[in-house]
Amino acid sequence: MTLPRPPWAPVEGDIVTEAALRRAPVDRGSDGESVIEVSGLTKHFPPDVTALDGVSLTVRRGSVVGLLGHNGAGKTTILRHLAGLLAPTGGTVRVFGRDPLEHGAWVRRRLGMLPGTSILDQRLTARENLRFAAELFDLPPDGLEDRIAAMLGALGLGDRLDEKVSGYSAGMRQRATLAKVLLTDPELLLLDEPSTALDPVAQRELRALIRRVSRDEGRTVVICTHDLAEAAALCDDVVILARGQIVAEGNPSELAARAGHTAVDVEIAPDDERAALAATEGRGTAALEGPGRLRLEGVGRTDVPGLLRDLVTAGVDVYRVEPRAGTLEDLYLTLHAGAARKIEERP
Ligand SMILES: Nc1ncnc2c1ncn2[C@@H]1O[C@H](COP(=O)(O)OP(=O)(O)OP(=O)(O)O)[C@@H](O)[C@H]1O
Repeated sequence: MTLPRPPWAPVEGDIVTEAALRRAPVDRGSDGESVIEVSGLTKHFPPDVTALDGVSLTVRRGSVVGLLGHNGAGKTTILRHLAGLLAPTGGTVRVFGRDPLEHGAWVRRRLGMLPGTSILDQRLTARENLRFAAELFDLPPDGLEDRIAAMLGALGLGDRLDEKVSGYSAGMRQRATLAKVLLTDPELLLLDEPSTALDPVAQRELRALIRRVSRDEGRTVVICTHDLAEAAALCDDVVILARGQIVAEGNPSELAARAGHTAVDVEIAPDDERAALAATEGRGTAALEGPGRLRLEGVGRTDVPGLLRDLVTAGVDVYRVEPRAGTLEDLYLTLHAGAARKIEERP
């Protein structure tokens, strides 16, 4: 079986640049179709670990879905079920409508998984690693060498592709791994903390790349991340897990609004901090965040006029008063605190 020609496959005369990644989108079916359907997924590891406890989720084609949760929440275990690498204790998993355990090879041909651990052979160069992957996946040899160079070039490794990956930095290794994953032109990408070890510039490039391969090329992406800003920037939907259960899911901005977090940031003359604290007494909980920077928790937008009056009356020089919108981080921390309390309350 031959895979469709990848959209970034260089054409004759193409130079190896990022432009090679920006070929016309291929038809990958209509958006809205579900690519992943997980229902009541439960996983016990002997003797007594419940990694997943009744997880249900649907992922639409072409969407980017973030799995968030503390260490050990069950994110990677979900990915491993999707890739057919683990058998559920209970519940069902369907990827492209098929059971990944029964149709492992069929499903894995259509997905690319970036696991938390390295999938590169350290003794080989990046180019050789990709050649090896191409052989394993039986990719057509036609234009393959150009494609390998284009993939590595697009991920910023164009001038290092003939070096052994054992000599790469962690970030370079991560980029080479991503190149290897994308080489097979997967319809579904499972990315386990892809930004780990990447510097801020590389993180930004990675986000742009993920956006491009999903939005422009219709690929579906499931991404495990601890980076809430990344999730908010990148994901159409996020699923927050705690102790193997889904505790919240939805669009990141709707979820952030649901956090119901109300706080007001006030910037004043540092010399007026004492006066400001006295003037705001009884208005929520005040905390100094830095010189002249006061945060009032539990105070909302409608309280701002009264607050401002009190401060000015007390002779405080006010430079800025800003109601703070709820963020995904607020919700995450609230949910996490709730989950921790439940654990503490257990008999
Ligand atoms: N093969 C295994 N055998 C026993 N326990 C396991 C196994 N794999 C995972 N677990 C346990 O299942 C739970 C969920 O692990 P998982 O790796 O899915 O968490 P995670 O959310 O991906 O965490 P992290 O953010 O640290 O990667 C943990 O308690 C983990 O120790």
